[in-house]
Amino acid sequence: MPSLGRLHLITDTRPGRDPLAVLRAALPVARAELVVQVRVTDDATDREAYDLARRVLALCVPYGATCLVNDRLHVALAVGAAGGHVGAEDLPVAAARRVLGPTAVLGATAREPGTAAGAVAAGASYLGVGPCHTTATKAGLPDPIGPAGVRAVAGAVNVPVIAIGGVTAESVPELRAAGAYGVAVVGALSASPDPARTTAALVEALTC
Ligand SMILES: Cc1ncc(COP(=O)(O)OP(=O)(O)O)c(N)n1
Ligand SMILES: Cc1nc(C(=O)O)sc1CCOP(=O)(O)O
Ligand SMILES: [Mg+2]
Repeated sequence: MPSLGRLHLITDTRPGRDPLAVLRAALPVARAELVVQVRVTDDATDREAYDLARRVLALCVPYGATCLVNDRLHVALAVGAAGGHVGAEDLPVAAARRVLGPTAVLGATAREPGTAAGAVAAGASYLGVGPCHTTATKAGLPDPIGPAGVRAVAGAVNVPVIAIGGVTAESVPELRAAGAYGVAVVGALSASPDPARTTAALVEALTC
């Protein structure tokens, strides 16, 4: 399995956002360092998720970027994505691993060390850990765990930890110092007036 990219761009499909435009700006900058997670709103149809995932994958391939699909693993399989991401309300990690097969990339959400170790034992190949900071992008999240929470999880597992939740280029150094391998962002890129420049700042913070 190739090494996992450090910058995870999660698609923002809320009204008024243009996830493919953001992706087109980010790809030439981050190239194979980019992991794109296709995440649609809960009310989106499978057909809409499938159509977006196909378009994202087609954009990723020339750059060697990785395409994952959030929640809807049948969509990941249908388009030939590299894998998927599951959380507490999705398929259990072991079931997700059975669906995707042994070589797929499988991310799991974990907010504390016990859950994290369990997810890895069940077959997760990376962990999404957060929310690191407050975020307006997703409602109903628990309180932020901060860099200290990331450090606790990273110290308990031997797979890449991807920090998520209110992440900006400015917050990357403290998250990396806490043991994060990479970061996942929605708003930092989807709300950026210059997503190519913001991607460059994120990549630089992640690779220096
Ligand atoms: C990298 C990464 N980390 C965490 C999540 C959150 O997944 P989940 O808890 O299943 O919530 P939804 O994204 O499905 O609303 C993620 N998607 N990616
Ligand atoms: C989808 C999601 N999951 C989170 C978690 O902590 O599980 S935080 C989050 C939203 C991240 O968006 P932004 O980069 O705009 O803060
Ligand atoms: Mg989910």
